[in-house]
Amino acid sequence: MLKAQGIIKSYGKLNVLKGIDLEIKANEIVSIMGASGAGKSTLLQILGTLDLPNGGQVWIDNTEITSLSGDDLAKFRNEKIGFVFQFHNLLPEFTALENVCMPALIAGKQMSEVEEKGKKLMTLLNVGDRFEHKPTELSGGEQQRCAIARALINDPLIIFADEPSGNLDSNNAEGLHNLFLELRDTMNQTFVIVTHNHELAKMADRQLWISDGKMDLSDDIHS
Ligand SMILES: Nc1ncnc2c1ncn2[C@@H]1O[C@H](COP(=O)(O)OP(=O)(O)OP(=O)(O)O)[C@@H](O)[C@H]1O
Repeated sequence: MLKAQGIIKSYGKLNVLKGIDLEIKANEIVSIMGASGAGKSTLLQILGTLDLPNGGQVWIDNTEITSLSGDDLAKFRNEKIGFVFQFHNLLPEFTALENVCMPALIAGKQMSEVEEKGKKLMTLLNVGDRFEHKPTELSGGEQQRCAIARALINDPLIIFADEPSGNLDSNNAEGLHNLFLELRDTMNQTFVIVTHNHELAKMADRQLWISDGKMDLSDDIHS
């Protein structure tokens, strides 16, 4: 599903990623952990086509994404990748349902074509009674579940989540973590999740650690 080879990223003299190799299989939940500043978000942004590495290559579903640009890149990102961030980034002037459907509207669909799917996803994610509410009228957990529905609307190949439960209380965080498992099992979704939350990391199928700009493969020291 995803393969990265020799990813290098520097900001000026700061060498953040020094040659990262990794593979993610379809239908897998992988967590990425590491100390603050280790380069987790930087790696996620590169894997998710939001940033370019200084060296190395990334393939998603056999497309070499680091060679895409312009409209091809925008189309690939919109149709094949879902994102969930710590802060949901819902657009305040639109309703929850419009926000959920936004990636499909950007892809050129009409609201009438995607409305039903948006409602179905929101119902599945337990925000089925919040279609017409604006983001500020939703709780933090509801906002995050809408953001996940939005990430799912285009049936992406893979979802990248950066500290998705970082802004939630422990009950909502646990609910969100169970939701990832449910979406893997019922919708065959694939997730790459950057987190400091050990509970969330532990429920992943695989935990990866970044240390000193490289993948730390010594699993046993982290258990
Ligand atoms: N645009 C940028 N310009 C300069 N330095 C940057 C930039 N983005 C990130 N960095 C630096 O790169 C390093 C890695 O940042 P990154 O956000 O990837 O870390 P992280 O592991 O996600 O950290 P945290 O757990 O604190 O969120 C940090 O030292 C950060 O200050």
